[in-house]
Amino acid sequence: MPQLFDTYQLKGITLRNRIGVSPMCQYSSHDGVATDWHLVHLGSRAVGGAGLIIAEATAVEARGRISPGDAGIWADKHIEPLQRINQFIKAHGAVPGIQIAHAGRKASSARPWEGDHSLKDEEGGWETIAPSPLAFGNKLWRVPNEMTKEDIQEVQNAFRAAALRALEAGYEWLELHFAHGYLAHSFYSPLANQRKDEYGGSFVNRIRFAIETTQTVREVWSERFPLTARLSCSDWVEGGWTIEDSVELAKKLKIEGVDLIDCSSGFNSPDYKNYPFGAGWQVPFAEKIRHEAEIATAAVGSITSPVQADEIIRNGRADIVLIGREMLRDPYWAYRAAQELHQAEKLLPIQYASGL
Ligand SMILES: CCCCN1C=C(C(N)=O)CCC1
Repeated sequence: MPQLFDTYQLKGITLRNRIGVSPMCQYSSHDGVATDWHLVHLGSRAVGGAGLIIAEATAVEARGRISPGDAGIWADKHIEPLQRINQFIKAHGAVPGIQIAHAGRKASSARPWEGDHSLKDEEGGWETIAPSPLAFGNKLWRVPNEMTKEDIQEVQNAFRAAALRALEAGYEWLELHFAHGYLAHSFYSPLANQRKDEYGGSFVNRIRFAIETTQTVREVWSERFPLTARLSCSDWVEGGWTIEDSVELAKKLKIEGVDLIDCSSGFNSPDYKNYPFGAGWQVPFAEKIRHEAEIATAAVGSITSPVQADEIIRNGRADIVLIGREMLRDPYWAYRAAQELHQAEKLLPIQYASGL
């Protein structure tokens, strides 16, 4: 029976444990370029013992950034700074991953600490694109342009180019951001997709963008490394996307060569009242998809204690756990978890272990 500090092999990659750092936006790039902030932010969590470090949502085109400060991989200039970070992560025993993303109708917004609202053109905002001309709502008031078939093709090509740059940058784990109300989620959920063409209406039509984007990336991403997808497994809204839909989509993504589903939820509408926030609130999604779609899963969402994380792995509810905010509070969460679970000695870097 696996436990939190067992290794985990997926395709040609072996993680030193079942702990990943969830991709978390830092909004700290200029024109998408990584800085020393990203080296220290991600590098410290590799030193802190996590097996997998997934870099934040990284835009496949400038128009697809959530905010002007988002990370980017839409140009070759982005590669070298990322290579430097990934060399450090690998040197300290962790696997570098990246989440490639397009924010769709949630793009062109201010950083959270600047108000999280849509930016006017004169504030540095830009025209956004989405399946249908429907604004997200509330502070995200900007109405996106309805994507043409050419726009769809252009964005899918951008995902392909981003995957090639990620390979060049030394990433060994690629996650497609298909969640949280961003572009792909706004296609597969009926809440934001009112199209009448082959990308809207039926389930098969609404998932088409995600399936085609996966196929496009699969063509260029190395078979040696895991290809994963983060889904919003439920919209938590009547008439929205459901966990049963997610099981069906997961089965189809598996056929297209996705190796693991990262099971999050929500954030495709401003209506959060039904969200059952709480300890491990999304773990049931990882469990259901793992068993019913027979594909590896990551559990994420308010996983804060080592015993809680270990229980998820021991009971086969997910293959790995992704730790988000708790990792922001403590970059050494993995090492402290090892201490609590009496597995610490093997996790310290030699510079520290030799001195203790
Ligand atoms: C726990 C996720 C909360 C919703 N957000 C998702 C983001 C994402 N990049 O997926 C960034 C802003 C917050």
